[in-house]
Amino acid sequence: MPSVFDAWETLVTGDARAVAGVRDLVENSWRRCLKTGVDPAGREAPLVCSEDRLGLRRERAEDLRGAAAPVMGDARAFLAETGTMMVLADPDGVVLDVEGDGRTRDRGEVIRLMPGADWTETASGTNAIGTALALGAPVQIHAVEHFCAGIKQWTCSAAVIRDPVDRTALGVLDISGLSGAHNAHCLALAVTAAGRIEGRIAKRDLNLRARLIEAVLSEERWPMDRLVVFDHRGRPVRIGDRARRLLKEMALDPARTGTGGAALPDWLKIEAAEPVFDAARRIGAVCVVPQGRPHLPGGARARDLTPPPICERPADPFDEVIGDSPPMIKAKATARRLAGVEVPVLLTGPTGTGKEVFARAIHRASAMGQGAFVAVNCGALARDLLATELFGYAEGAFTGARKGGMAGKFEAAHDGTLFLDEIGEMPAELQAHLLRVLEQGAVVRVGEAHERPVRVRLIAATHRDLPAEVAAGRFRADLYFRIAVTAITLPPLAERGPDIARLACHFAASAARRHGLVRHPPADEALARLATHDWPGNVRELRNVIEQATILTLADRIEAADLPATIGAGHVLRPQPAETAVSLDEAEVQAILAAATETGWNLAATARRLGIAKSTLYEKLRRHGIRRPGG
Ligand SMILES: Nc1ncnc2c1ncn2[C@@H]1O[C@H](COP(=O)(O)OP(=O)(O)OP(=O)(O)O)[C@@H](O)[C@H]1O
Repeated sequence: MPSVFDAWETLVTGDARAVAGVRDLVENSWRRCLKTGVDPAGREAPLVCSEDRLGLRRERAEDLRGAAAPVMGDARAFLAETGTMMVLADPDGVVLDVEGDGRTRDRGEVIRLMPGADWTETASGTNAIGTALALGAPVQIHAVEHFCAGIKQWTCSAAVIRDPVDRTALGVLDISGLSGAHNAHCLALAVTAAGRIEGRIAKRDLNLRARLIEAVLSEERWPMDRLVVFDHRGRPVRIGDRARRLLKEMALDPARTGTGGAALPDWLKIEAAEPVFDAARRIGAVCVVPQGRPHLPGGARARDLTPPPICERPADPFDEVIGDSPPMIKAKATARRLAGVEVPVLLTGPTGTGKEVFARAIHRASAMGQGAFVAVNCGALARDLLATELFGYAEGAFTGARKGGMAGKFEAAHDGTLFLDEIGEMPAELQAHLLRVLEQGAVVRVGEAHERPVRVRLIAATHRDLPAEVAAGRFRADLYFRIAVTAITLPPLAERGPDIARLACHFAASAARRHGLVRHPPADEALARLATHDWPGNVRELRNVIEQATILTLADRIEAADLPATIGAGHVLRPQPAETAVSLDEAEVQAILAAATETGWNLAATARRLGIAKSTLYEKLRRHGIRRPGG
């Protein structure tokens, strides 16, 4: 009976006869290798990733690596004892990480069983990683069963790691060793380890999904019933009732949204959806199903639909920006003027002061208002990802690049507005790239040479002091002058006096509406306490406090006792007996007078004690006509 080696020789020397004594799965794999022209004399896998590219791949496989790391760590003792190594590869068969016996890993490097190498069948012939991916099943490949001559001393076992929900391949876990070291348990261990990794991914996904839904529910500008929420892998996880009905009427299958089906309208594809962040991490995305288009025009395909507006348009886009304290009146007036001229706008101000709210209002009030509003958080993505996100990439720009390449956000915002949040965090090389795009009005995708014209209105935002960043050499002066043609500075919430109560009433009403609760406006005493808080997290913090209190309160309105103890702590007004309850303005006057008396009318100390800026205190003194006794 011929040996497996004889059979391999028969096949690779061009004898088409059936080979005897070889497992079917191996023979089939060899035939695939011959067909795709794999070199049977090959001695090693090709290295397909430079350090940079490997970094990018690892980032893209962050979830997989995070889930695999502890499992691979647990196997360390077994691997050392048995003289084997464990290999984690991505779904393209490229090795991301290795763990295990040092000497085996050194020997592995000789055949390039190491990070950055491509172990698909088409690159490296029959092998456990590539063949498991090709078959979609766990596989052990013994010594001479490998297709390439240089690998025939190894025995490898691998299992595919799958997405817990849709079972697509997320990667491969492999255990390899020189044939003498490898034993029958390795395949069982590979299957168990892959299962444990899947379990960890499932747990993490559930957690992320809960955070995603929480983040989406707390965002009030989205019409929940027409919303499709995608998770971080682009799968729809929540579809509003009306969205479901509208999609059905458009003959679109809700279950296929976000997965990039060619027949989907562009606005329903994951690339066009608006990202949702949690602590700077993109945890999902949403898109709004347009209404008023119950049927596709006769014969038209779904993709012919035009993009929907992100939400209903109020008559005046600035009506959505709540606040008429003097600094807000000024900021809104400037924004309104700038909306009518096509110049870049820079929005500055501490976090949570409403920079994005202003950016959206400027966009809607502008000539580009019918176009897309595309927001990118420059601080939330690593350098390489930010480059491809903004400028797009060409087909083949890197291994794993999508077929046909991908348009970046600049192209997505064509004839609309691109909102670059946290622009101060943009790395220096990208600043140069951005400047070129702005100057030439054209974008060049990463890995491509030709320009694609884009007409985009740029609005940038930062909480940093950009002139200081320029002086420190961290931000390019030429880019600064280009984007800061006109700037609007949003003041901290604590300096907006009466806006605090207005915003609180607005957030309380909208939270009650969204949660289906009946609530009256917050009690005066609660508003007074809110007015004396510092609000380091600004409007966002206020919104969260009100949202929480609206849900938690047992009464039909938010009372002071429903607020967290930290709100207004230290500056709390003395509680008023019910019969002498005061209005918000009176309470403010009382608080100012009390603090001023306690500090002997030292206004800096009074402002500190009240937790407001000195300029706000002056404004309040003027507004209430308060003067120092005898002054
Ligand atoms: N004037 C306002 N009227 C109504 N809602 C507001 C206003 N300002 C802020 N908000 C709400 O507060 C939250 C934070 O606002 P936004 O994201 O625009 O702040 P930001 O300054 O862009 O924050 P960051 O710098 O952290 O990105 C949002 O939910 C927004 O809807």
